[in-house]
Amino acid sequence: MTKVYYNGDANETYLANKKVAVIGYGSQGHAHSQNLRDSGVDVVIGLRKGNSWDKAEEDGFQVYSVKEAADQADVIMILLPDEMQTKVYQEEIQPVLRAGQALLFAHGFNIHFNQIVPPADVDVLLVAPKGPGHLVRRTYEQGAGVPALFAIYQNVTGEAQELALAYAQGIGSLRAGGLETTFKEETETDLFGEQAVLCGGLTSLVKAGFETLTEAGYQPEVAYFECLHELKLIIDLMYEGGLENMRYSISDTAQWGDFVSGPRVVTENVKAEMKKVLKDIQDGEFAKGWILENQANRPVFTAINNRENEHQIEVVGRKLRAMMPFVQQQQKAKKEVVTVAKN
Ligand SMILES: NC(=O)C1=CN([C@@H]2O[C@H](COP(=O)(O)OP(=O)(O)OC[C@H]3O[C@@H](n4cnc5c(N)ncnc54)[C@H](OP(=O)(O)O)[C@@H]3O)[C@@H](O)[C@H]2O)C=CC1
Ligand SMILES: CC[C@](O)(C(C)=O)C(=O)O
Ligand SMILES: [Mg+2]
Ligand SMILES: [Mg+2]
Repeated sequence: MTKVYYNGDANETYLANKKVAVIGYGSQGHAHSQNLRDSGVDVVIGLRKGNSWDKAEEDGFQVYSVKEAADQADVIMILLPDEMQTKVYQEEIQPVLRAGQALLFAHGFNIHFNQIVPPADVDVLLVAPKGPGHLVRRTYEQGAGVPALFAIYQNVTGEAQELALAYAQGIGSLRAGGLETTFKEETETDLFGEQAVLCGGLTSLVKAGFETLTEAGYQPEVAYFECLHELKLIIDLMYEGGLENMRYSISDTAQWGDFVSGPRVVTENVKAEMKKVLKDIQDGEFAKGWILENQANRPVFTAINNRENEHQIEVVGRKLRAMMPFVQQQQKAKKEVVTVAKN
């Protein structure tokens, strides 16, 4: 069985005399910075002037340009959007990188697909929480945490694993568990998970269910509650106790329907398509497409995003959620669609 690392496995004092520069203050950036600070770590933020800069200052951080932050830190965690990292790294981080510093990532995309090629004299590692940044912060505040993967790409100092574990502990992830992996495994499994299951698979499943019901004449509001709203309640039970716990709580009728109809929807054809998605990731085809899409100012991304936001499930959902004050929008429109060239 794979070793799972918990708090007791990390050297709590490892980061005590070190400065961490968190580059970016978005979903992951704000969570890592605040969790590390609450864990007693000296954190500065690296950004460009703008919304995130103002927010980080409001939250009490010292904010610097990316270059200034990277220059003064022992540990540099890059939490910029993947598609922005190469340019910012080349222009603002690489020129000030010194031997013995550590370069960290929360996703291996740019190292694994050779977009960033770091010098040989710095440690390079990743600490990748397996969950959205806003939950990395929220669970930390609740005394819990989001599990994380860690991987070592270069270990010049011989201390990379100690750093990875101390960092994972600082953001609260070792309360839930840390697993050692490689950049390749993290990158490929993370891309596959978000495309086939967690994001792409799920949104397509939800929309297909909603459309099937509304096209058959059922009320959109009923279809919304059935196919989207209730999903969280079902997932919570799976999160807490796996498929068995969810099936314990639902009716036997639902469980029988789960057994006989689920495989009719997610068929062997779906699995065969998942294998093709995985192959595109492994071959670098997906990465190439995403890099080129950004170089072309994201025409396809923007068009699909606009269309998706106007889907009937979104329109009816906005109205219904406005009537449920307890369903708070925890993260307000995080990302505007960026239409400028990224790399
Ligand atoms: N989102 C998630 O939950 C997860 C993300 N990851 C990984 O974490 C990394 C960060 O992703 P995520 O948190 O989603 O990113 P976000 O898009 O949420 O945050 C981006 C941040 O980068 C800043 N930024 C963008 N461009 C620049 C620039 N040119 N110079 C300086 N700052 C800039 C933004 O500031 P501004 O306001 O100025 O635009 C913002 O603060 C990625 O590698 C991702 O794959 C890993 C696990 C989960
Ligand atoms: C599931 C999407 C994710 O991989 C994540 C939150 O873990 C991401 O890249 O945002
Ligand atoms: Mg992920
Ligand atoms: Mg991801």
